[in-house]
Order: sequence, then structure tokens, then C-alpha cells
Amino acid sequence: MLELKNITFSADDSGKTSDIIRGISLMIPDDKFIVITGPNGGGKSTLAKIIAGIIKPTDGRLIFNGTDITDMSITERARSGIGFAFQQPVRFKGLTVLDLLRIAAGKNLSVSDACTYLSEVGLCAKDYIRREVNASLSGGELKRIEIATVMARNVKLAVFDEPEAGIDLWSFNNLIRIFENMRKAEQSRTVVVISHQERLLKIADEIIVLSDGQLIKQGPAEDILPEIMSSNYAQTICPKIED
Ligand SMILES: Nc1ncnc2c1ncn2[C@@H]1O[C@H](COP(=O)(O)OP(=O)(O)OP(=O)(O)O)[C@@H](O)[C@H]1O
Repeated sequence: MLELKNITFSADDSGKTSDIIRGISLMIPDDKFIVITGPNGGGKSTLAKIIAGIIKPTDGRLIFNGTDITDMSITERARSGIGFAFQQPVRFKGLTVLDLLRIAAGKNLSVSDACTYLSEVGLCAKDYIRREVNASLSGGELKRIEIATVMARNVKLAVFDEPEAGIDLWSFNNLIRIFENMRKAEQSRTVVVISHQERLLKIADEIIVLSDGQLIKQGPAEDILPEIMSSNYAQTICPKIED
């Protein structure tokens, strides 16, 4: 279980301090498929980066399975079982797809196992396994390779930031299956996905809504989804400015 206690993140924006995350406290339980959603600019990616250790909160603590991970680096957090897939995957010059999967797995993954991960994300493994992870790969291919690395990592908590971006419809159907399989493959594993996609929201156990850096709602999908889909919802999270 991951507990966020009063997490705040402020950034210096052209000499002015802006509060991007404002005192968020929430629990991310084990063994769940959780979707974090909310309007653009609400702070979802920032919160995901705080969980992964890419950025440090200005204030507040993160407790993962009883251990305070606030001051842990990305690598230490990865070792403790947190896996993160970027919204914009990183390209590593000189590294092949197989190298990348082996680094993710933390062991000398066999070619056949590496191929299985690639096939699961819909890539024809023999075409990709020896390819260099560089600018010649398309955004969708990189995204899928990134997802395969999180699968290879065998994490307790997997965080995906807008995994559907740049993914075609066929692959999106596949992606839904991957998330479901990932969660079921390991007891107590939680998969957190940041998404605006209704189809992902529909299969979530829990939905978390962030807006303007604040936690607006958290609860079972069957309670939260109808509210999000209602036409009044946009006004609730972003009230109209009166004349
Ligand atoms: N380092 C930073 N300095 C200044 N502003 C930042 C910084 N990081 C994020 N922001 C701003 O904070 C807000 C939240 O950004 P974030 O990327 O977390 O939103 P998001 O909810 O993931 O949005 P989207 O749905 O569009 O991906 C945005 O207005 C963004 O411009």
C-alpha cells in the first residue's frame, strides 16, 4: 500500500511560485486497478513523478508498505518495487530493446522471455529485439517497449502515465488486457494508470480525480464514473467565473 501524506509541490514559474500539488493525502491500496483522471493541467503527471521519485515533493511524505520513501532516489524506489512508464518515453542511444528489457528485469533475461514481453505488447519480437532504442522508433513503438519494460520489472506498484497516447485502437484493446493481466499475475500488485479514456475508467476498481492540484474524489468506479460522465461535472471541478 502506498500512502501519500499531505503532498505539496510548488515550482518556480518565471520568478513566481506556483502550487502544482496542494496538500494531497490519499491511500493507494494493494491489489487494485486504479485510474487517476481529471482535467488537463490538474497535476496528474506531477503526482506520478513524485510517486516514482523523479521529482521531490516540497512538503509531505510518501509511505510505501510501511517504509518512508520520500527521500529515496528513483533507483531505490524501483528496487523497492515501484515501476513507472513515462508519458514521453526516453530514447537511449546505443542500447538495444533487448538490453533495455534486461536492465528492467535486473537479470540476464532470456531472448525467449524478452520476446514474450514484446509479443504481449503487440510487437513482432524478432523485428524489434535487436533494434536500437533510438529516434528511428515511432512514438507508439517506444510506448509499447516502455510498457514491456514495466512488465519485465515485476513490480509491486506499476504507474503508467497516459499509456494510450500514440497507441492505435487495436493496441489499445490489447493494452486493456495487459493491465488486467499485470494486476492478476501477482497477488497484491496494484496498477495505477493516468488516463482520460472512458474504457479504462470503466474497468477501474477505483478512480481518483485530481483538479487544480487537489484531490477532488476517490472511490469505487461505479460511484465516481457516473458523476464524471454527468454534464454538471465540469462545472463542479471548474466553477464558472461569474460576471
Ligand atoms: N516544473 C514546473 N514548473 C512550472 N509549472 C509546472 C511544472 N511542472 C508542471 N507544471 C504545471 O503544473 C500543472 C500540472 O501539470 P501536470 O503535467 O501535472 O498536469 P496533468 O494533470 O498531468 O495534465 P495533462 O492531463 O494535460 O497531462 C500544469 O499547469 C503545468 O504547466
